[in-house]
Amino acid sequence: MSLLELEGVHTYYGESHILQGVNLHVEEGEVVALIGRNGVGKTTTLRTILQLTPPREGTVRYAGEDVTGLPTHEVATRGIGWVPEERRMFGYLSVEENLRVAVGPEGDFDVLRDEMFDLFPDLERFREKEARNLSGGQQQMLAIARGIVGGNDLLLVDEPSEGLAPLIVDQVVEALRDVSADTTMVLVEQNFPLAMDLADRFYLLDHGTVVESGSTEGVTADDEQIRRYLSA
Ligand SMILES: Nc1ncnc2c1ncn2[C@@H]1O[C@H](COP(=O)(O)OP(=O)(O)OP(=O)(O)O)[C@@H](O)[C@H]1O
Repeated sequence: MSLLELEGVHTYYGESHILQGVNLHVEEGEVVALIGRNGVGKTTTLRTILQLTPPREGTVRYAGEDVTGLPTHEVATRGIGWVPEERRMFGYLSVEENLRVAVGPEGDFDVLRDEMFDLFPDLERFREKEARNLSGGQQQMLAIARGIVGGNDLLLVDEPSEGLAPLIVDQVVEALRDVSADTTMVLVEQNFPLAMDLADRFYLLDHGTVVESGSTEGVTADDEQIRRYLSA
C-alpha cells in the first residue's frame, strides 16, 4: 500500500481546469519531486492533497484511506505537514513561540525544540527574535522546522529554495536531506538539479497532467523529455 495515492485527480479554480487527471503515488520513506514549468499545477497538486482545493473528480488516498473532500484540518491531523511557498508563520511571535504553536498535542515541546536547534543552529541563535525579523533563509528553516515538529509522516514542501542566496540554499538542502532520513516528502522545486539531488523519484507535470516520471538516478537537464517540458 502506498502512503499517498492520487488517482484521476481533476482540480479546478472556478472554471479553470488546472489538474487534468493526475495519477501519482508516494511510498513510505521516499522523497518525490514534482517538477515542471511555472503554472503547470505543482502547488495545486499539494493543495489538492491537503484538500485546501479539493478535486472535483478523482481520489486522494492517504495511508490506504480515502481523504477526498475531508476538511483540511482532518487531513493534516492524519499526519500530513505543509511547508508552504510563502512560509506562513506568526510574524509577531518569536522563533521559539512559532515552534511551540506547531508542536502537536502528542509532541514533547522541549525535546522537539532542541532537535530543531541541533538541525538549524540559526534558530537557536535567534530563538527570541520575532519571525518577521528573520532573513529569508532563516524563515525557510523555521517553516521547515514547524513542518517537522508537527510530528507528521508526510511533509509537503513547496519551493524551499525560492528567493534564497546559494549558500543558504545549500544549508536548506542539507537540512531537508537530514529530515528525509525519517520523513516521507513531496517536494515542489523549480531548481532542477536540486530536485534531482534530493529526490528518489520525480513526476514531471505539464498542463495539469503527468507527462514523465521515474527514478531521479542519472536524470539530467539534458534529457530530451526534460528539456522539452522545462524550457520555456
Ligand atoms: N487561487 C487561484 N485562482 C485561480 N487560478 C489560480 C489560483 N492559484 C493558481 N491558479 C492558476 O492555476 C495554475 C496552476 O498554478 P500552480 O500554482 O499550481 O502552478 P505551479 O506549477 O505550482 O507553478 P508556480 O511555480 O508558478 O507556483 C496557474 O495557471 C495559476 O495561475
